[in-house]
Amino acid sequence: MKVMPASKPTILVTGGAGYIGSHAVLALQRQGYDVAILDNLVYGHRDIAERALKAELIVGDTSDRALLDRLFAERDIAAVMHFAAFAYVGESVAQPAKYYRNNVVGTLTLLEAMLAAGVKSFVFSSTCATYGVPDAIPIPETHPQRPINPYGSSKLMVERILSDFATAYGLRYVIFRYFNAAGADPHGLTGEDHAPETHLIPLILFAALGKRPSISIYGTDYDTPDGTCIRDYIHVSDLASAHVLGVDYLLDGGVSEIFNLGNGNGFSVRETIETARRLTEREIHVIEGARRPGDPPVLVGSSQKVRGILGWQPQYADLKLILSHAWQWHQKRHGMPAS
Ligand SMILES: NC(=O)c1ccc[n+]([C@@H]2O[C@H](COP(=O)([O-])OP(=O)(O)OC[C@H]3O[C@@H](n4cnc5c(N)ncnc54)[C@H](O)[C@@H]3O)[C@@H](O)[C@H]2O)c1
Ligand SMILES: O=c1ccn([C@@H]2O[C@H](COP(=O)(O)OP(=O)(O)O[C@H]3O[C@H](CO)[C@@H](O)[C@H](O)[C@H]3O)[C@@H](O)[C@H]2O)c(=O)[nH]1
Repeated sequence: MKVMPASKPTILVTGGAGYIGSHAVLALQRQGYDVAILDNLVYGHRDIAERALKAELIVGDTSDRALLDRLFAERDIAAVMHFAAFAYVGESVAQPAKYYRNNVVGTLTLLEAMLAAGVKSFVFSSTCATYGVPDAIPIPETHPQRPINPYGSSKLMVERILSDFATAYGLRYVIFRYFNAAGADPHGLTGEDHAPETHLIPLILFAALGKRPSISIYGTDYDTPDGTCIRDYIHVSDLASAHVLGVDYLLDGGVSEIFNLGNGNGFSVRETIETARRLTEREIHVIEGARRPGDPPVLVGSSQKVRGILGWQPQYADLKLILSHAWQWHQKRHGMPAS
C-alpha cells in the first residue's frame, strides 16, 4: 500500500505577493507546505499570487488587527514569514514616518495578533542596512548595528522587539539580514516587478531593453577601487530556500537565531553594469550622477553561520547567472523578446 506523506502545516506569508515573498511562497509550496498570503497589494501583484503561484491571497494590511484575528482563527497557522514592509532606502530618508508606521507599528500589530492566537514561530526579513557603514568586510552577524537610514532603523527596531518578545512571551524567531536580493525564479514563475523601480539590476536591464534611455550611477567618488558603491547580490531563490530552512528549523523546536544571507562577494555598480552588457549584448547608456543619501559605500556579508547551522547552500551565487535569470524574467514580463 502506498503511504502518503503527512501534509505539512500552513505558513502565513505576509508580503507574499511581492518580490522576495513570492519566491518564498514558491519554495514553501515546492517543499509541500500550505501557504496563505497576506498582502495589501500596495506593491504586490495579484496575478503572481493567484495565477502564477495558485496561492490563497488575503488582501489586507498587517495593521488591521480585526482581520488578523479572523485570519488566525479561521486557519491552523504554524508559523509566520514576515516580508511585508516598505523597503526603499532613499524614500525612507525623505519620509521616515511612513517607514516607522508600516515597518514597526505594522509588525507590532502582527506579532500581538500571532501571540494572541498562540502562534509563536516567526521568520523575519531584516537587512544588512541595519549595520550602517561597516568597520570591516565581510560583515559578520556580531558586527555593531548603526543604521544610517530610517529604513535600516525601522528593521533594527523590530529586531529589538523580537528579542524582548522572545524573553517575555516565548516567541521563537529566525531573523535573516539579507544583502541585495536580485534575479528571478529560474523557471520564470515569478520575478521582480516594483513600481516605482529603484533597484540597480532591474534598472540596468530596463536600459538594455530600451524601456529607459540610460542607467544613472549614484556616486563615482566613493572610497572604492572604481569610485562606485559595492554590494553583495544574492539570488532571490537562494534567499527563498534559506527561509524554508528557517521555518523547518523553528518547527523542529530550534532556538531563536540571527543569520546574514549574502554570497560574500562584492560587485561595484560599474562592474554590475559591465556584466549586464556582456550578458545582454545590448547598448547600456550610463550617466554618472551624484550620491544617493543613505547609501553606505560597501556592503558585503559573511554567511558562514547560516551555512553551519541551517546547512544553507546558495545554488546561484554567480552574478552573471543572477543577472541572466532577471533578464529572462524582464523580457517575458515586459513582452520584449531578445534580438
Ligand atoms: N529587496 C531587497 O534587496 C531586500 C534586502 C533586504 C531586506 N529586504 C526585505 O525583504 C522584504 C521584501 O522585500 P521586497 O523587495 O520583496 O519588497 P516588495 O515591495 O516587493 O514586497 C513587499 C510586499 O509587502 C506588501 N506590503 C507592504 N506593507 C504591507 C502591509 N502593511 N500589509 C500587507 N502587505 C504589505 C507589498 O504590497 C509587497 O507585496 C521587506 O521586508 C524588505 O525590507 C529586501
Ligand atoms: O539607478 C541606480 C540605482 C542604484 N544605484 C546604486 O546601486 C546600489 C544598489 O542599490 P539598490 O539596488 O537600490 O539597493 P540598495 O539601496 O542597496 O537596497 C537594497 O538592498 C538593501 C540591502 O543592501 C535592502 O535592505 C533594501 O531593502 C534593498 O532595496 C547602491 O549603491 C545605489 O546607490 C545606482 O547607482 N543607480
